[in-house]
Amino acid sequence: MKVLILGKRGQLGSTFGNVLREQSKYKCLFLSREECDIGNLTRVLEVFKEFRPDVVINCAAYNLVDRAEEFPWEAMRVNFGGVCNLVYACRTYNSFLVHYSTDYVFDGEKEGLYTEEDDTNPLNNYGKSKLYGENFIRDNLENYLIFRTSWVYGEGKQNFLYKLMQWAEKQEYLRIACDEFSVPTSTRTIVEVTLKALDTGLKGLYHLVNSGYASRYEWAKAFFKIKGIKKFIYPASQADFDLPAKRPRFSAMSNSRICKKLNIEIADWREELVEWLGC
Ligand SMILES: NC(=O)C1=CN([C@@H]2O[C@H](COP(=O)(O)OP(=O)(O)OC[C@H]3O[C@@H](n4cnc5c(N)ncnc54)[C@H](OP(=O)(O)O)[C@@H]3O)[C@@H](O)[C@H]2O)C=CC1
Ligand SMILES: Cc1cn([C@H]2C[C@H](O)[C@@H](COP(=O)(O)OP(=O)(O)O[C@H]3O[C@@H](C)C(=O)[C@@H](O)[C@H]3O)O2)c(=O)[nH]c1=O
Repeated sequence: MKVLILGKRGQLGSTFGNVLREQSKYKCLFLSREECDIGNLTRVLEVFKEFRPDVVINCAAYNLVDRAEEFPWEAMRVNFGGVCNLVYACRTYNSFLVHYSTDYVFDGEKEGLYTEEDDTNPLNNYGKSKLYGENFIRDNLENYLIFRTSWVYGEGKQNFLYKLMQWAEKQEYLRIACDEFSVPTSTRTIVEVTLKALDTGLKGLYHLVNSGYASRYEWAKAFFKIKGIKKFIYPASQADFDLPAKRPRFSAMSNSRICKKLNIEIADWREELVEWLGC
């Protein structure tokens, strides 16, 4: 099976790289933004024409949530325009598309975990651009998997754990929001479940997160405890930070649909964090 992985330098793209290179049943082509900008239709079609992928795993995205408030077209160009290009190429070359979306398609006003049936209502431009992307896929393709995930961490810098380490180096103590909740999810979990889903021929939209949920504060406390870093963490409120983008207060999603479909259990976020840190 020929698999094209786009956005190879990101957190998720790198983990796919580490895992898929070990597996001989896939013939993989990994491309970075420089090698294939998904916003460039001509380049996308060139790649498809040459490689003829059976499966395309789209790890490419514009993820700068605050910056997208000032420059929404940057987010739209990649998260909507880029996805439209991939849909067109997948239709033309009969390829199966795997795509990732976010908990930020929700407004965080629900009491309880979000399911795939819940209404979307993004609060920021990043969330809107991701929602446009997923809707375009759902309206124009049959052979796709969309996984909504949240608070992703892995190798790389586009994650909260990396930011925590940066803050810890520079600040005497940290102030972390205790009123913002979602599910910390490792790229390891996402890759493992994605490959299982591909093996079973699953299609459609699913929430793919580790189990349970946490506040930013609980996540930070757990991370420093596991790493043995002693740093005072002061419980703060989301509103204290006055960031450009509004973020949902409670956007934790339930993974029960994907677990039932694949007959699997997905590790609790805290256990997975311990495993990932190798402790
Ligand atoms: N990070 C998170 O917390 C969450 C992520 N997601 C979704 O999961 C997926 C994977 O995210 P993650 O790995 O964390 O993201 P990263 O930001 O780590 O990686 C995204 C990659 O996409 C590349 N990229 C950006 N623009 C383009 C473009 N026009 N064409 C091709 N490549 C491009 C970036 O390139 P470069 O390295 O050159 O910048 C980067 O390597 C994304 O769809 C994201 O929206 C969902 C929920 C949470
Ligand atoms: C500056 C600061 C922020 N915060 C909190 C409040 C704020 O809402 C939050 C922002 O953290 P981040 O910048 O890592 O969050 P953000 O980049 O918005 O994270 C999101 O990224 C996108 C890609 C997703 O899809 C989401 O699932 C989610 O992971 O951190 C603190 O607790 N202490 C601080 O000192």
